[in-house]
Amino acid sequence: MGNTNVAVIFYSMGGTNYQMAKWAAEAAEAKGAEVRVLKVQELAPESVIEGNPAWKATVEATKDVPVASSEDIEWADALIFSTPTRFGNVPSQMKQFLDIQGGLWGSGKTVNKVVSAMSSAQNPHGGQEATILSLYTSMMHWGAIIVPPGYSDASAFSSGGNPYGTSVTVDQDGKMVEDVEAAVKHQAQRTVTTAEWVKQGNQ
Ligand SMILES: Cc1cc2nc3c(=O)[nH]c(=O)nc-3n(C[C@H](O)[C@H](O)[C@H](O)COP(=O)(O)O)c2cc1C
Repeated sequence: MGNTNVAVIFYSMGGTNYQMAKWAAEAAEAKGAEVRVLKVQELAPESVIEGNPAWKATVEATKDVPVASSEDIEWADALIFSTPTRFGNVPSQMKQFLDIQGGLWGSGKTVNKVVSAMSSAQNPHGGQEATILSLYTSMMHWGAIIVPPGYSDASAFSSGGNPYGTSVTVDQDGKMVEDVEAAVKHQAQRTVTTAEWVKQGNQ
């Protein structure tokens, strides 16, 4: 059995979810996984991004990160998503990425992907769970195997305690309020472990 392949797929306007994706990647690699960190395609008009310094800085910081494709999903045994909350839902950029996978879904290649999701929002109760649940709804249609962190590790309690998927509050300056690094890393490693179980059981 080869390494477990993990695609960490994020959208980020202010850098939070990019950082969470990098923590997840680091933890998955430490578990021996082969990891790809991938962004979803930006859809916002350039003029809008230009007018927002934080957004512009994130675009610049992630310019060398490859854009996720169907091939990445096909390659991956596990998918870890990190996405901001937009009006209590996934951003259109992330939704569009899911919505262009009809062909892959139609050929049965989304079945049995082991998936887990993380989120962020500006308010402690700003819709993080709803965002993660929205993404998980699509994953049910994919026939994916959803791996929530639950309270499977003490890190959940010190990071805000979201059992759906690690989530963080982001203040007015774009800084993370809770320390979620350990929770992100635990979630990523739990996802890798589950993907290993599925892969081994499938041999
Ligand atoms: C259009 C828009 C809608 C948003 N909706 C919410 C919301 O419903 N609840 C909330 O707490 N924060 C909301 N936010 C704040 C973002 O969730 C927050 O900036 C994001 O999680 C930071 O992640 P990032 O740094 O990876 O972009 C919204 C931001 C934008 C731009």
